[in-house]
Amino acid sequence: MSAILKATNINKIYDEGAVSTQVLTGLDLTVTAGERIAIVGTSGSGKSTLLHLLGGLDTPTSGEVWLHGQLLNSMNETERGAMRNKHLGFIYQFHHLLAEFTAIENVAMPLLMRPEVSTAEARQQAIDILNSVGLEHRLAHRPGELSGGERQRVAIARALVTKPSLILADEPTGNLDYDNAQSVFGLLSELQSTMQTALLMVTHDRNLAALADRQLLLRNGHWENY
Ligand SMILES: Nc1ncnc2c1ncn2[C@@H]1O[C@H](COP(=O)(O)OP(=O)(O)OP(=O)(O)O)[C@@H](O)[C@H]1O
Repeated sequence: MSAILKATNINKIYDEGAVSTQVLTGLDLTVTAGERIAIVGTSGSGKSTLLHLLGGLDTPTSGEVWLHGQLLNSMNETERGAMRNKHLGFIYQFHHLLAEFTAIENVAMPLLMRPEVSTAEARQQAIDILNSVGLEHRLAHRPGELSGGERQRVAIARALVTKPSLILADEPTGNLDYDNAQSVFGLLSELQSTMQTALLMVTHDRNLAALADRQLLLRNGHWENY
């Protein structure tokens, strides 16, 4: 299986004046096409920091992050942004949808950043994916008019609309009750499997983690046996 993402010897140190904190230490990780990986670990173990680095939203203090054979940390912000838009989808615990835009407009947004995609095409693709997450009756609703589970479905649709090869998800069901979390995760799994998208998910929920192909435990910034 080919590697979509490869991180080697990742170290992250936050420097705040006199105090410096090493958050990640010598981490390696390879994600191959279509696989589902769950990262678990106690609060403060570095899970979100790692996801940020892997998604090119921040740079490691040392080490390398390769996405589709290209070294992210040698790129400038514009180049990293283009790589994110082309290859990655992001889902967060709190949906990060834009309050003043409808479901369709929120989902179409990543496509509208691509000059080759017309507004009409972006809108149609947004409608198609919103249909596949069961929100055909909520297309013109704004986030404030949707339930928590529905908002998370919109966020999933937005992450998948560009057909990314990898979804980075930080507690994607963390603010939902048990039933909603199961249903939203079920939907996410079904779509990523149909679309052959890999999934790297941070979760506190070991039951959810058990559904992934591979589980990784982060403790104090390094891997431990799960
Ligand atoms: N920008 C920053 N500047 C300084 N320290 C930071 C910064 N971001 C995170 N940290 C510190 O890095 C450590 C790891 O944080 P991180 O958010 O990655 O943990 P986490 O495992 O995702 O925790 P949680 O499960 O609570 O979300 C924490 O001690 C945090 O205070």
